[in-house]
Amino acid sequence: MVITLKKVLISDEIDEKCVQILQKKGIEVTKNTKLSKEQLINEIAKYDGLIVRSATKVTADVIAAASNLKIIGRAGTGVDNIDCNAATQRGIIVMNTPGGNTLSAAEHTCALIVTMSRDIPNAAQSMKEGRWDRKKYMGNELNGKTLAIVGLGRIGKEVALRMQSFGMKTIGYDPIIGGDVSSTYNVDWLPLEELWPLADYITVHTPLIPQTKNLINEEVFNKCKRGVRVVNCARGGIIDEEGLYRSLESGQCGGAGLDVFVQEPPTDYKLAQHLRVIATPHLGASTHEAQSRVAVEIAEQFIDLMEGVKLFGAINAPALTNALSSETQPWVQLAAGLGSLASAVSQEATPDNIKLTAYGSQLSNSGSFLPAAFLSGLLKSRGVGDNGLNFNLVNSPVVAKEKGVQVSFNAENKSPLSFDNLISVTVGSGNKSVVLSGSISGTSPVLVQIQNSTFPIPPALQGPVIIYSAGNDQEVLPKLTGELLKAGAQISSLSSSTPNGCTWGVVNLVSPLSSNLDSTTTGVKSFLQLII
Ligand SMILES: NC(=O)C1=CN([C@@H]2O[C@H](COP(=O)(O)OP(=O)(O)OC[C@H]3O[C@@H](n4cnc5c(N)ncnc54)[C@H](O)[C@@H]3O)[C@@H](O)[C@H]2O)C=CC1
Ligand SMILES: O=C(O)C(=O)COP(=O)(O)O
Repeated sequence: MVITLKKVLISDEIDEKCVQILQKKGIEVTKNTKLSKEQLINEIAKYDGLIVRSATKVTADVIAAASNLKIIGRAGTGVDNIDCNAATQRGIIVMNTPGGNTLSAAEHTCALIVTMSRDIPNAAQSMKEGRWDRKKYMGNELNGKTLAIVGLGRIGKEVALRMQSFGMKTIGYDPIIGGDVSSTYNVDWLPLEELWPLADYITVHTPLIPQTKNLINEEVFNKCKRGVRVVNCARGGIIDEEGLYRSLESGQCGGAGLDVFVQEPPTDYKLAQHLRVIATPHLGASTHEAQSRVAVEIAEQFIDLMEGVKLFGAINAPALTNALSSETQPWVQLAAGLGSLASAVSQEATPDNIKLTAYGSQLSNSGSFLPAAFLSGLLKSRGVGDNGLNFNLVNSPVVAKEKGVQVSFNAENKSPLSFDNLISVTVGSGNKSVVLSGSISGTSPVLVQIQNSTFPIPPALQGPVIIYSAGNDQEVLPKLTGELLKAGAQISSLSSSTPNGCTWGVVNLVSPLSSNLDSTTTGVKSFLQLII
C-alpha cells in the first residue's frame, strides 16, 4: 500500500515546523484553525491528509465526507476526538505522536499537585488583591504522603519519578503494566480497591475509554481518606464531574487539580470556579518544547510513511507495519491480485475456508500483511460494501471479519513449485475450492498456477487482465485474440497454462476493455476481465 500525500489540512494550532517539513517534501499544506464543523465537512474532500490536536472533532460525518483522506495525524497523544472506528472502516490510517508531550503533561500534573498542597493559586490571588493573609493559607507537606497513580504508562511513570523526589510514596494500578514493571520505578502495584483507602493524592493517567469513564465517582471518593486530593491531567470524564463537585462540597475531597473537562471549553464553569479546584484550560501539552516535538514528529511520521521508510504511531493499521518496504510491495500486490482472482473464479462472496501459505525465506514474516492484502483484493473484486470504499490493508481485515470471512495463514520453508518464494491460496466454499499460486518475477507479481494447471511462462498479475478457462479446446486463444483485436484491445502478452484437465489462459491488456465480448463469437464459455 503506497501512500502518496499531495494536500494536507492542518486544522488546529500546530507549530510551524510541521508545515515547513511537509512543504519541503512538495506537499501543499493549508492551515486553517477556524473551520466550523460544517466548513470542515465541506472542505475535507480536497485533502488526502489531516493533522489535528484535541480541538478538531473528527467525527464519523467528517470522515464520511473525506472521500480522498488517507491519513489523520494527531500531533499529540489522545485520539478520543477522532472516530477511529469510522476511519478504519474507510481505510484511513490514524496516527499519533506518543511520547512527544509526555514530559510536559507529567510536569503539569506535578505542578498541580505541588500548588494544590500549598493552595498557591488562592494565596497568589489574595496578594494580587492586596491582602497579606498568612493564616488562611496553611498547607501540607508532600513528604511522606501517598500518591496513587491510576494508569502507569508514559505519563504515569514520569509523574511517579518526579513526585518521589518530594518524598512521596507512590502506589498505582494499571491493567497492562504489572507490579514487576512498576516496581522498577518504585511504584507499588495494587488493585484499585486497595489503592483508594491509602491515597492522600490520586492522579489519573489513562485514556478515556468505557472502562475508565467515571472511574473515580462519588462512591470511590467515599472509599478514600477524608480530604483526599485528585488530579486529572488525562481526559475529562475519567473523574465524574458531578460526583467530584458533591465530594468537594462535603469535604470528602479536599481539592482537585483539573486540566481537562468533559466539555471543552466547559459550558458550565462551576467546577473550575470552586474554591478548592485549580483549573487550567487543557494546558498539559502546551509548552514550546512539547509543541515543537509533536509538530516535527507528526510531519516526519507522514514523510516516513510516504517514502516507505517506516510506519510509526499508527494506531489502526497493524497489517501495514511490515508492509511498506520496496521488497514487500510486490508481494502485497500479488496477494491482492490473487484475492481478486480467487473471488472472480470462485464467485463466492463469503468463502467459508481460505488458507494462505507463504513459502520461502523471504516470506517467513509475512503473516502480518499477506492475509490482509489478499482480503483487500477479494473484497474489492466482490464489491463488498459497495459504497465507494477503497479496500486496503487498514480496513480489509476489519470489514472481512464483519462479513465472516477469515484467512488462516501458514509459513513454510520449501516451495512445492519452481519459485523459491511463493504464495499459494486455497479458497473453499462447501465442497468446491479454487487453488491459486503466485510469485514475483523481477518486481512483478505473476500467476504461477490455477487449480493444478501451471503456466510455463507465468503471466503478470497486474493491470487489466482477461482470464479464461478453455477446457481442452486449443482453438480458444486464437478466437479470443481475434475478437479482442476487433474490439480495439491493445494486448501486451498472452499466456496459456499447460493442459492438465483444463487449460487456463491469461491475456494482459494495456488498458481496460471498454466493450463486452460476446461469448458466442469468442468461443470462450467463461472469461473474466479483472483490473488488478
Ligand atoms: N492534558 C494534556 O494536555 C495531555 C493529556 N494526555 C492524556 O494523558 C493520558 C495518558 O497518556 P500516556 O501516559 O501517554 O498514555 P499511555 O498509553 O502511555 O498510558 C496509559 C495507561 O493507561 C492504562 N490503562 C488503560 N485502562 C486502564 C484502566 N482501566 N485503569 C488503569 N489504567 C488503565 C494503560 O494500560 C496504559 O498503561 C491519555 O489520556 C492522554 O490523552 C496526554 C498528553 C497531554
Ligand atoms: O496529547 C494529548 O492527549 C493532549 O491532550 C494534548 O492536547 P492538545 O494537543 O494540547 O490539544
